[in-house]
Order: sequence, then structure tokens, then C-alpha cells
Amino acid sequence: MTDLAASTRGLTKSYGHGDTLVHALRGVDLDLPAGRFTAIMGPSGSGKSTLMHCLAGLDQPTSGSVTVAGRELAGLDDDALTRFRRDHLGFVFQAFNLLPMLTAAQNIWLPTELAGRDRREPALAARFEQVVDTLGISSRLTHRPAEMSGGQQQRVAIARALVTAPAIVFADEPTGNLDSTTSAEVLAFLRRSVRELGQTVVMVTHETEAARYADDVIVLTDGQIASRVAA
Ligand SMILES: Nc1ncnc2c1ncn2[C@@H]1O[C@H](COP(=O)(O)OP(=O)(O)OP(=O)(O)O)[C@@H](O)[C@H]1O
Repeated sequence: MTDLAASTRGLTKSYGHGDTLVHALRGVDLDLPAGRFTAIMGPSGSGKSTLMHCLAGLDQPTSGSVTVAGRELAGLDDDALTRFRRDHLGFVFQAFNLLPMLTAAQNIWLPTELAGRDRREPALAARFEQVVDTLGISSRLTHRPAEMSGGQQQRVAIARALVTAPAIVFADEPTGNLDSTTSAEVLAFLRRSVRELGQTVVMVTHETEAARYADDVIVLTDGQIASRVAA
């Protein structure tokens, strides 16, 4: 049996009540295999972000279960969820979210150090070298974000997400701020992180081009899985 990075059963999420009630997710059963690149697609309002937020412990489901890295998230309070995200998940956002006064290397290490880990741990140091090498940013490590292109900044953000070898890296429209050539590069790097570093990546995108880089494409419509295609 394939290892699962995450799964959901009967996952529902509703917002508001009465006249403003919105069923963002209507019973999603999903298994996300480890070591694969999964894209979540669907029209605007179909529930992509809600699904990702529930999987990442950023939003509480209305009902149903979410299991990530073998842990059922439903029972966890906010503090436990924060620790879980910090210790087991990585995030890449559309807006890069790098700190402007820090160098690339300092940005990459920041979440690890905030989590109280020492960058001299041999496994971490080795992973850093491997990630920086895979992403082709070795020569940019002393640069600050303003001295880098958008694509380079996003590669630094990806390195930051990968350096602790999290159970899952969640990428939310990671190419939304990039031109098509740079997008292709960034997507190719995400795919390499899956192929060469064994990373599990889950990406929300509305771009068909972006989904072509994924191993599995899940299409949501109206809060439900409309189709699932494996490459
Ligand atoms: N905090 C919230 N309060 C109320 N309604 C919400 C909230 N978040 C999402 N929704 C609603 O839930 C539905 C699903 O939203 P969601 O953001 O998950 O869709 P999406 O597929 O990510 O859309 P987009 O591609 O536009 O980002 C939408 O109808 C949205 O308006």
C-alpha cells in the first residue's frame, strides 16, 4: 500500500448561517499519497483554498476527519495546531513572503530557528545544501530579496519550506505573481523536489499549465471532488 501523506473523510466546511450559509466543502473523501506532486484545481469559489486550509490545520472543518502525517487534526486545539504546522508542514505563497532585511540564507533558516532547532544539526545542514543545490540558489544566499528576481525569490521561499523535510509542502498559487517562463522554472523546481528529495507537495492553482507539472490533479466543483486524474 502507498504511504499516505494526508487523508480526509466526509470533510465538510460551511461558513455563515441562515441566508448567508455557504457550503464550501460538501463531503470530501481524499487520499493524498506521499512523495507525489498533487494539484488541486477548480473554478473560483469551488473550495480549493478551504480544502487546503483544512488539510493544513489553518481552518477547522465543520464535520468529518482530516489526518495528516498520521495525526488526526480534529482533536487539536489552536496551540497544538500551530506546533503541528511548525513541525510537520511547509508553506509557499503567491506573494513569496520573504523578510526584506534578511538575506536569502537567513530567510531560509528563519522558521527552523523559530522552531528552536539548530542549523548545525547534521541532518538539517545536509538538507540545506541539498535543497539549495536542487533549487540552483547557492550563489544567491547572501542576497536580500530586493536584489533577486521574482523567480529567485520564490525559489528561496520554496527552499525555506523544504529545509526541514516537512511531511507536506502546501503551495497556494505559487506562480500567481510570476511570468510564464519563470512560472515554468518554479514548477519544475517543485517537481524536482518531489522526484529528487522525495518531498510531498500539494499545490492549489487555477492554471491548467501549472497543473501539468503535477502527478495527480484533483478537480473540485461546488465543494466536491468532480474528478481525479493521475499522470
Ligand atoms: N471566511 C469565509 N467566510 C464566508 N465564506 C467563505 C469564507 N471563505 C470561503 N468562503 C466561501 O466558500 C466558498 C469556497 O471558497 P474558497 O476560497 O475555498 O474557493 P476557491 O476555489 O479557493 O476560490 P478562488 O479560486 O477564487 O480562490 C466560496 O463560496 C467562498 O465565498
